[in-house]
Amino acid sequence: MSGGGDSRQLESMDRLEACPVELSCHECASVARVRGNPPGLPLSGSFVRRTQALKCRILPHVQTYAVWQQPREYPVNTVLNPPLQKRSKPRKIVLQDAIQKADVLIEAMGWIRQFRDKITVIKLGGSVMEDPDALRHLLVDIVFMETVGMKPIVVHGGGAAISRAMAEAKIEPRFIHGRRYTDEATLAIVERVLAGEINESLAESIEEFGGRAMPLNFSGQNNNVLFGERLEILDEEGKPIDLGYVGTVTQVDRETLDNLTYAGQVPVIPSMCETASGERLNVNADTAATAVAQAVGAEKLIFLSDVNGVRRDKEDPDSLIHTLSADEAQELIADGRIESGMIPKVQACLETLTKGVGKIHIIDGRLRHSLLLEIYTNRGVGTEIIAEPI
Ligand SMILES: Nc1ncnc2c1ncn2[C@@H]1O[C@H](COP(=O)(O)OP(=O)(O)O)[C@@H](O)[C@H]1O
Ligand SMILES: CC(=O)N[C@@H](CCC(=O)OP(=O)(O)O)C(=O)O
Repeated sequence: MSGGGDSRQLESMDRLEACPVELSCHECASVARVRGNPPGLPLSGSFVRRTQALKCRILPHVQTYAVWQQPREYPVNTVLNPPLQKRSKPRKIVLQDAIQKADVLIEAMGWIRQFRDKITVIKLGGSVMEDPDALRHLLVDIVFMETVGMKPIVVHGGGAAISRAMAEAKIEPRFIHGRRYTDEATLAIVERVLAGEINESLAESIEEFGGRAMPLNFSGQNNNVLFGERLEILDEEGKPIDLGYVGTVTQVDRETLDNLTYAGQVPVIPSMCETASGERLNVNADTAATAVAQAVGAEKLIFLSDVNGVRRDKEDPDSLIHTLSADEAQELIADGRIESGMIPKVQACLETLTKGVGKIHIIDGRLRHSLLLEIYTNRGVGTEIIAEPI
C-alpha cells in the first residue's frame, strides 16, 4: 500500500516463530506485544492485519503498517463467484446476460459514489443470525460494500444464542423492559457466547468471503471499543429497577474505528462494554449500535432483524409502516402494538434521530440482498424512522 515501507520487516515477520512477539512502530517507536502464530506455522492474514491496525493507533502510521498486509486472496468459486453453469448457453444469450450485468454495474455507480467513504453502521440481530443462509448473504453484502469503498461497521447481538446457552446451563432468562436481567453466571455466558464465539465467527466468515474484518472483543490483548456504566432504569413509581450487570455505552473509541475503516477493515463489535474500573457489562445490541453510529457520525444506521420492519399489527406483514415518525412510534409503544425486542430497537432509533446520523432503517435481514437494496433503492425495503411526520 504505502510505497515507503520497510520490506525487511515483512521478511522477518514472515519467519516469526516466537509467540507472543514484540513489534515496534518505526515512526513513533511505540512497542506492542501481539499474539503470534503457533511456532512454525506461516503467518495468517488476520494476524498481520491485527498487528497493522491495533499496534499503532496514529492514523498516518496505519499506512506504514499496511506494507505488512499480505496480498489479498479472493476465494474462488464461492458465493462471491457464482458456480459455473452446468449446461452451456448459446453464445448470443451469454453475451446478452453479460451486457445486462454490465448495465447493472453502471447503474450502481451513482450509488457507490454516493456512499463511498461513508460509514454505514449495521446492527445484526440475533434473530437473523439464527438463519445461516440469510447470515451468509448478509455478510457477502457487507464484503461487497467494503470492496467498493464503503465503510461498513458491524455491531451485533446474539440474544437467541445467549438464551440457548442459558437453557443449557439451566438458567431461566428474564427480561425487564426488553433487557436481559444479567447476574454473574449470565454475564459469563454473554461474554463467552456474544463477545467470544459469535464475534470471532462473524469476523472469520467476513474474511472467508474475501473481506477484511477485525473482531473487537476482550480476548487476547483486549481491543474492546465500547466503554460505559451500569444502566439505571426506573419503575412507574420512580424507583430504580435492578438489572444486574447491564450497561449503557457512554464512550466509543472512535480513533480505533476510524483507523480500521481507513485501513479497509470491517470492525465487528459485540454488544458489551467496559466500565472505568474494568467491569464488563451486557449491553442491548440495538443501543450499542446507536452509540457507535452517533460516535462515528454514520451516514446510515441499519437494523437487520427477522421481520420486514415495524408493523401496525405485529402478526401482519402487510401492515408494514414504510415511514415511521417519532410521534407515531411513541403511540405504538404506548398502546402495546410495538412490543418485546422491537421496543429497545425503536427507542434507540428515536434517541439517535437528533444526533447526527443521516438515516435510520429497520429491515428484514432474511430478504436476500436486503442490505444492498436498502442502499441502492430510493425507497428502501423496510421501515425508515424519521423525526417529523411527512
Ligand atoms: N410492531 C411490531 N412490528 C414488528 N415486529 C415486532 C413488533 N412488536 C414486536 N415485534 C417483535 O420484535 C422482534 C424483533 O426484535 P428482536 O427479537 O429483539 O430482534 P433482533 O434479534 O433482530 O434484535 C420481531 O421478531 C417481532 O416478533
Ligand atoms: C442487556 C441485554 O438485553 N443484552 C442483550 C444483548 C444481545 C442482544 O441485544 O441481542 P439481539 O440483538 O439479538 O436482541 C441480551 O443479553 O440479549
